[in-house]
Amino acid sequence: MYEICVYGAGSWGTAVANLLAKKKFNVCLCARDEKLVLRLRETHHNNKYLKDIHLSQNLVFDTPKNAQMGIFAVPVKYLRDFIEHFSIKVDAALSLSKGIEDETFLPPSGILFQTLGITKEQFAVLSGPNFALEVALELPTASVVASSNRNLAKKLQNMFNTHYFRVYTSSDYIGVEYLGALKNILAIACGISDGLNLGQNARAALITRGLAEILRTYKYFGGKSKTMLSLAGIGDIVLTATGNLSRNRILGLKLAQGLSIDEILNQLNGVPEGLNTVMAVFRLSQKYSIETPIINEVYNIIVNKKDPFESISILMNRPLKSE
Ligand SMILES: NC(=O)C1=CN([C@@H]2O[C@H](COP(=O)(O)OP(=O)(O)OC[C@H]3O[C@@H](n4cnc5c(N)ncnc54)[C@H](O)[C@@H]3O)[C@@H](O)[C@H]2O)C=CC1
Ligand SMILES: O=C(CO)COP(=O)(O)O
Repeated sequence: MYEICVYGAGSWGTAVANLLAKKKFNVCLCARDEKLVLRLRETHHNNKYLKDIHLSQNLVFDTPKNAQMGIFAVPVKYLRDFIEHFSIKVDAALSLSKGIEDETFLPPSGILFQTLGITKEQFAVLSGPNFALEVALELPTASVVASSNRNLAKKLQNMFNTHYFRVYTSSDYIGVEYLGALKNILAIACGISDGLNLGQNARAALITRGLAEILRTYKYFGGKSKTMLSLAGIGDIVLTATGNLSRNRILGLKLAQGLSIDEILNQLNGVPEGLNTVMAVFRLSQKYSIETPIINEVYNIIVNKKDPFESISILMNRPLKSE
């Protein structure tokens, strides 16, 4: 059993494992692919996801094993199968993933409770405006650890905090998780708008009115309103809706160029979680009559191949209302 395992050697899992290893924690980065594990051991470079970053000599690599602290950086779509396949056992879990499970609408915490048999007292989530590459380059970054267990949140805050990575705590883990997932839909919407050169006014309007939709959806899940104003809320929305390191925003930019989803996924280096999240949220909003016009149009562009200009026209010509 390892002290700390980071599961998932994508860009964020690698950057987070490296941050902890540089702080001299005993940490193992766990990848599914044995060949990748061997290459990482030999080179201390993750060429696919963080190619110019030399990883700490203190970092060890393995296939998934049990750990005292399990840190999960696996896209939500694969998380349940990943844990079951490797029969992972941990004493406590930290989630880094930003998505919702399609059929169940569960955030990572719900999946981890079911698969690992842990309780909410053993769970925390780390989220915020955090592009993996910028953290790996030690650029100033702020983040939040949320848990209903105050001691666990404080412990993780101290574990992660460095001169370039400032960590806050929160008790609203549900709000932090759902905001991390929902913001990806707005990043896709803004990517589409910017890809069509609709201007900065349009982008600001999409972010602001999108926030109203996120608030309505997210209240349904039990997130606290004030978390919207946090690093995990508005902070991450601004970052991914405007920053070109976001895979979700790039998905939108490429949709605007007329590429198909398959073509885009082939070109993208990583998983745009918003693609699955928009499917789940669309079904949810239909089922419970939640008003989500922007989210509905993102869904229609992706699933029904609707012309984005038609979507803009629909959004601009909705019945007039107060803000
Ligand atoms: N990259 C970033 O800057 C940030 C990412 N996140 C979140 O972290 C989570 C992980 O993302 P990244 O590290 O960026 O990954 P990534 O998108 O860079 O890489 C894809 C990851 O998915 C794994 N994967 C692909 N197919 C799989 C399968 N069938 N079963 C299990 N795993 C599979 C790959 O091995 C790899 O670890 C996502 O939920 C993402 O939203 C959160 C904050 C920042
Ligand atoms: O969540 C992120 C930064 O906070 C990363 O966003 P993408 O998954 O869109 O790249």
